[in-house]
Amino acid sequence: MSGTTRLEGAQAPFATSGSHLSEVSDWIALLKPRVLTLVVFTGLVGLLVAPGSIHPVLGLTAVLCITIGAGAAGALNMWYDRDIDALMRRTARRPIPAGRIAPDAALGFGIVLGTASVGLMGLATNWVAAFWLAASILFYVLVYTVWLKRRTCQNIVIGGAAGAFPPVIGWAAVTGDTTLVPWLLFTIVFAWTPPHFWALSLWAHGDYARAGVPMLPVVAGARETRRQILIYTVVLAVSGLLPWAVGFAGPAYAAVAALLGGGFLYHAIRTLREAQDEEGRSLVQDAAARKTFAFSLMYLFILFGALALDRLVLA
Ligand code: HEM
Ligand SMILES: CC(C)=CCC/C(C)=C/CC/C(C)=C/COP(=O)(O)OP(=O)(O)O
Repeated sequence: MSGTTRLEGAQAPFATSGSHLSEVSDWIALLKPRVLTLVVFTGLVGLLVAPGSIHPVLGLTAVLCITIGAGAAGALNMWYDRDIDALMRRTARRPIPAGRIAPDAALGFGIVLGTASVGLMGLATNWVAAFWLAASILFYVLVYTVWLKRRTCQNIVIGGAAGAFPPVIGWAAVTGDTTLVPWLLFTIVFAWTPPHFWALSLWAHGDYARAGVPMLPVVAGARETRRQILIYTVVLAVSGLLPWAVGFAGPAYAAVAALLGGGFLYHAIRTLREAQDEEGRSLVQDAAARKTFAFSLMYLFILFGALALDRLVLA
């Protein structure tokens, strides 16, 4: 399909000369700040629950590096995806497709910030953390954005791993290594990403179809997507209990993880059973899928919050 090639000439030509403030907000928008909140929170929790200690200034610097590095990855993603972003309603007003930031400037911005975040992480904490930060930026940009996103409906399963690295990076910033527990936290975010994104893609698939991006509902249909959401939610509900199963977290965490897992399963089952037509399209504007997406955000926030509380307050 044409989705494997870049679409040329799709950039909207209407450059606007906004105020200084709106220019700044455009550069901030390149970092995908709303998505960053949860990415950075999982990184912060990885740092807080790691054994050992880190000077607060260095800890804050590490979190800042994760923020800037992940933001840089977002900017590079928007630079590469500017052609398809111009075709999707959700993304057409982004600074590059709307003509408010030149593609080359965004590319330079992403490279400079990405390189600076890795360098600063290495100097302020250690080079293991810097290595995983660099790996996650490169993974998001090269493996997800450039390689997989336009080629396979498994794009977010494999490419989504990029968003699962922050707890590993936060942990490594403190300990200088990556043992079993940070990889369990990685596993949780890894299993969380497909239901998070596919729930949203159930109602955003028109955008992806228009842009030729082979997201699961476009390629396999809504019914199969609803099934896959449930399968990954089962994996996620079990993964959420792993920090307790290996003795890293206590019963309070286990109770929260079990409740959250049950809640997510409830939403996934409702999404599967949502009234559909014969193509699997929802007859009620994907109400259950929208709730599943909203629940996914709450799930990760509360689960990681509970782990931090369990380790820092109750342990
Ligand atoms: C390949 C993996 C992922 C894909 C394709 C994806 C896609 C999306 C999309 C399309 C949205 C809709 C709103 C927007 O454009 O901002 C969204 C929202 C969001 N995502 Fe993801 N996501 C992924 C992974 C993650 C990860 C790993 C995190 C954090 C750990 C995350 C956190 C969020 C948050 C917090 C929002 C809500 C933003 C808002 O309030 O607008 N996502 N995601
Ligand atoms: C530490 C580090 C480098 C982390 C990077 C991880 C990161 C930014 C993960 C978020 C993943 C994400 C927003 C995917 C959006 O997919 P998309 O790009 O297809 O979405 P779009 O259609 O909104 O552009």
